[in-house]
Amino acid sequence: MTLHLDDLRVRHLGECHHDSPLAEMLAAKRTSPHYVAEGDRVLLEDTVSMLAEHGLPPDRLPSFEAAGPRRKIYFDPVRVTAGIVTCGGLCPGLNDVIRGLVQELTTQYGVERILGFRNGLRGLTAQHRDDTIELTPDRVRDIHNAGGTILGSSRGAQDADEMVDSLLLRGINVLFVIGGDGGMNAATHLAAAIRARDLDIAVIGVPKTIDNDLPYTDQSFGFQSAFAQAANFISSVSIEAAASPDGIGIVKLMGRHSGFIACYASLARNAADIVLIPEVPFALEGDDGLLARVEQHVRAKGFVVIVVAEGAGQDLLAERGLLEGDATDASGNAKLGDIGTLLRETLTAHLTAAGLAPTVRYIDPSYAIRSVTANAYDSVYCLRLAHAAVHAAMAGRTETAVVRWRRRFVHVPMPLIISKRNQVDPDGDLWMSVLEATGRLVGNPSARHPLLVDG
Ligand SMILES: Nc1ncnc2c1ncn2[C@@H]1O[C@H](COP(=O)(O)OP(=O)(O)OP(=O)(O)O)[C@@H](O)[C@H]1O
Ligand SMILES: O=P(O)(O)OC[C@H]1O[C@](O)(CO)[C@@H](O)[C@@H]1O
Ligand SMILES: [Mg+2]
Repeated sequence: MTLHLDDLRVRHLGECHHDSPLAEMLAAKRTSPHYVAEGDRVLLEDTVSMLAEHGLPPDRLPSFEAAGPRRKIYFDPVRVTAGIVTCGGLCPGLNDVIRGLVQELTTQYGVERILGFRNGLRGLTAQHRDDTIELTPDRVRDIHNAGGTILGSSRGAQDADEMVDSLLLRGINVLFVIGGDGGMNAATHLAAAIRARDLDIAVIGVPKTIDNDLPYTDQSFGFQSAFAQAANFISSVSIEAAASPDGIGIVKLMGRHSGFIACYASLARNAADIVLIPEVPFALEGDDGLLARVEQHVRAKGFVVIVVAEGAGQDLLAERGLLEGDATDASGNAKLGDIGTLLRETLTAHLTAAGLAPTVRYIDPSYAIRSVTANAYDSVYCLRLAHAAVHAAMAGRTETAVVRWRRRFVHVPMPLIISKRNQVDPDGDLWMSVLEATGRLVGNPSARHPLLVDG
């Protein structure tokens, strides 16, 4: 889909008439290599060939509105009540974002009332809307020292109009939704319901997901902390595998439809021999199948380390009747089959039949990679996203997500954030790095499972 400038424009609640408390500081600011001034824009694409293809003058090229403080703002801060909600699966840095929002709203803008809705969007239903947490700088001072979210989170559908009623009843003018694709979807519906009732409530999204499966953002916060933790399990399994005769180490990592965690964690340790992700199908049987390749590896090297994303090989599970049909969770996300166990069982059987005596070590760290605190990099990132989110809300932006795009902080219309899934491109440079690191670059790139072609 080709995007045009108009597709990238974000919604405003109206004209900004109030002086920002930050106006004086902003007065002399101009665009530089380190700052994008108010009114300037950040290009969607970044190669000469992609830009040339449009054949447009620079100001007509597809570009995002720069995030950051404005001299004039829409809301009178003393009249603002802000709401914060965290939804979906946990992600390192959720508490950092909550803390950053509260600190920025109070210290920079003087907002006096901030409510945290509990347990995700469930907290915005009629039944739970009164059970909020008053968020103050004191209350959030130390929350970044713990993983998870002090607000709680949940999956499951809610009615958009009922949530709008909750915002009205609790006097919310700006709502910050910290969520993944589902949360951004819900926020988009919520913002549409607000618009349909012509209400003056801003909805700002802060995209989060350890899977890194949201588009139009360089990487989502928490992803780096999650894959760093995942890399530790790869180290453990490779130490175990190397110390055992015919050792097989398997680590299954989260990543429903996108294999970013598996790729980055593997590259972080550079110890994996085989990386399996949802985006690159593979076969078990046959000369080029996984079983034969693992056997070759074990015979040549003595052990093998396999990193598998949980969403990989779901077709193989389906063929074997090991999937629960169309089963989904409360939010409508597909329930996955257990590829790790299938690998452990089929590899053990195959290698034993081939006369080897495999020692199989299988680790499924599961939630252990996403319940950790944010690392220092993610903490900085979360704080800066929180700052951008507060500036966007106070300037009356709505149905808008704040993201980092090509290292700049920008505003992305929410419908765009949910328009597609970010996935590892089998033709992209990340997957090429994985193939290089696992020594499997040579071969037929159109093979069904190029990672298993000998290097
Ligand atoms: N298409 C949708 N329309 C409206 N609401 C949705 C939609 N998809 C999900 N939601 C709601 O958004 C909330 C979060 O969704 P979900 O559980 O899928 O997690 P998420 O935000 O995608 O996070 P993650 O993928 O990182 O776990 C849930 O309450 C869910 O009901
Ligand atoms: O939290 P739940 O419902 O067990 O879902 C786990 C899923 O959530 C994620 O952590 C984020 O979507 C996925 O990686 C994982 O498949
Ligand atoms: Mg999701």
